[in-house]
Amino acid sequence: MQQPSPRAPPSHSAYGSTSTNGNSAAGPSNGAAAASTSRGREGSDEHKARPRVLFMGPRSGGKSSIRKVVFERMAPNDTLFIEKTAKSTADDINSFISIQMWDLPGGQLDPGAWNLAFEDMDAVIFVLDAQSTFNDMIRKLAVTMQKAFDANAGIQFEIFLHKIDGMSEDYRLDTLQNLRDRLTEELFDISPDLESSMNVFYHLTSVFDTSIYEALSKVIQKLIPEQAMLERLLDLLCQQCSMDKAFLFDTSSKIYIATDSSPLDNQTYVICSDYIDLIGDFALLYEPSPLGSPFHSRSPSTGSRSNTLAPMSRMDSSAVLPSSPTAPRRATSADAGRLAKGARMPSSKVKLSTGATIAQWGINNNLSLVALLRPHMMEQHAALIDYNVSTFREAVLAIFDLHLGQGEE
Ligand SMILES: Nc1nc2c(ncn2[C@@H]2O[C@H](COP(=O)(O)OP(=O)(O)OP(=O)(O)O)[C@@H](O)[C@H]2O)c(=O)[nH]1
Repeated sequence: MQQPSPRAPPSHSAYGSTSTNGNSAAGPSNGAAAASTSRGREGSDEHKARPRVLFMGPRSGGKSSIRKVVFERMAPNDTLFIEKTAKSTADDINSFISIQMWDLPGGQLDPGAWNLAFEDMDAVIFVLDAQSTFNDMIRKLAVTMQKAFDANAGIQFEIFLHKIDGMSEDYRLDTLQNLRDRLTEELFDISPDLESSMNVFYHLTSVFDTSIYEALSKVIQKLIPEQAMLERLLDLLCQQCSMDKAFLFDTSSKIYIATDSSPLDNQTYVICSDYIDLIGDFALLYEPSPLGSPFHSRSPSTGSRSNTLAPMSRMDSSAVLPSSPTAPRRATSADAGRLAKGARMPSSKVKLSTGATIAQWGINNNLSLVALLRPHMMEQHAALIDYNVSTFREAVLAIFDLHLGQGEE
């Protein structure tokens, strides 16, 4: 692990490529198991430092719709009017995640034809239309996967069985099982070793519900080497503040880059992501934020003067941060500036009919912490919670600073 660099801005991180071994069914990804590949894309070249994701799949599978709904906030119904993609497009998505997306025109499954190299990709997302017959695509898909694997053994394959809205639960699972079996057979036919050495993950998705956000969250989490640390920090925060669930969201896309390790039910995610939407809509009614955040909301009642409050106990975030041979980094002028900002951390909260509270805190311009707190916790321990969140925020910023510091003095 690297030492922090006081010069590095907190909002960009030099992500390395990550991979997990073996096949996996759809399900929570294990960021902790992720390991950096040897490509080592850290360094000052910002372009190279961003995780790169390639969207591929047959014509009209829904690739552009996914990109537009998630990253450009297009209404799902409006995707009906998206024009066919005529050529490969590279999107530099303006969010904390900074994924570069290469959206290949439908039908083309050879990125070489578009001057793209699998070596440069961290993950390939194949989008298949669950409502059409994709059987003839499977052979093509397997051959493309083999090419990609030969070029980059660490590449992640993410298969989105898309447009599952309107299908019964049983039918979805049958279709997914059929796809898995057929693809496994095809890969096995190409080479028996191939299938077992690849990182293949399956997801059921639709732009009409939260499944697409959850699937992309799982994809992105595997590309963030700091994921395990973030999860541990969120665990500590939940424990110290009686939170039932906490998410670290990329504010603009509503992708969560980390959550605590307690089981996640869909309803909780829906409430938390709806809350991000609600805050965003309110923020649009007011002047743009002086911090320039995607949205900036501030509840007068939760002024968040966190570090003036006496702590009951301090969350031990240092236990989670990578150990450093020198003293923990505390007193640079950059830190002072950040702490000053931290004192004005934007936040908001709403009491639900159950008595529980849903609360949101800005971490920086692009990241938000959203948490569900048990009934009456917010009223009784607001100061402690704000203090702990402030400590959490410092730790998150330090984690990403640490990473940016690679290759710098
Ligand atoms: N029912 C349903 N329709 C969807 C979904 N996602 C996209 N679509 C529809 O699928 C059609 C094709 O979507 P596109 O996003 O243009 O597909 P594409 O893969 O980018 O197509 P190309 O431009 O040919 O590469 C549009 O009419 C979308 O409204 C979904 O989750 N469910």
